[in-house]
Amino acid sequence: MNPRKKVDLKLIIVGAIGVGKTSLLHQYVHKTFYEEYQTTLGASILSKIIILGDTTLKLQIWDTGGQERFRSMVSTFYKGSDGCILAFDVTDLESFEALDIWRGDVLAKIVPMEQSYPMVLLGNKIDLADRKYQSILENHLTESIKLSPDQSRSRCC
Ligand SMILES: Nc1nc2c(ncn2[C@@H]2O[C@H](COP(=O)(O)OP(=O)(O)OP(=O)(O)O)[C@@H](O)[C@H]2O)c(=O)[nH]1
Ligand SMILES: [Mg+2]
Repeated sequence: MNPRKKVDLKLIIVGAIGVGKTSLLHQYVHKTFYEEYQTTLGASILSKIIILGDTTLKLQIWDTGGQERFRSMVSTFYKGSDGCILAFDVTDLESFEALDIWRGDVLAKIVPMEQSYPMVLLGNKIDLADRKYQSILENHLTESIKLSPDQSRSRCC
């Protein structure tokens, strides 16, 4: 019988302050949701092991703080990452618009420029969203994709 393949992956999550990056990761890794808000100072790392077919994936997920004053500092953690989650709050248009800057920071730091670097767009706090927000965001999303298909090496899911 073939032994399982082992793959280590470094992932990063970025996005504006308070969009829910830490909560989301804690829910994913520890199945715990924290109501109380404690901003992430710099970055912290969470690990999770998942089995995918005959492969054991060891995820090292870097949770970064969204505060403006940490932006330059956290960008030093992007290097060597295998993929990125671009997170925004679906009730906060500014957090969505800010993703262009976050994405630019990430693409500038991931050297050498990998041929394909997966980026996932993640809209959080959908429990708070109403139809108004949904249609505004859908329009923005459609426009962003229309306007910059060749500027981006990212794929939106
Ligand atoms: N209603 C709702 N609240 C959420 C959700 N996710 C996070 N929150 C709340 O939003 C606040 C901020 O969450 P955090 O996870 O700390 O946000 P963050 O993006 O890590 O913030 P920074 O570390 O400062 O960049 C907290 O009070 C959370 O409880 C969600 O899906 N729905
Ligand atoms: Mg945080």
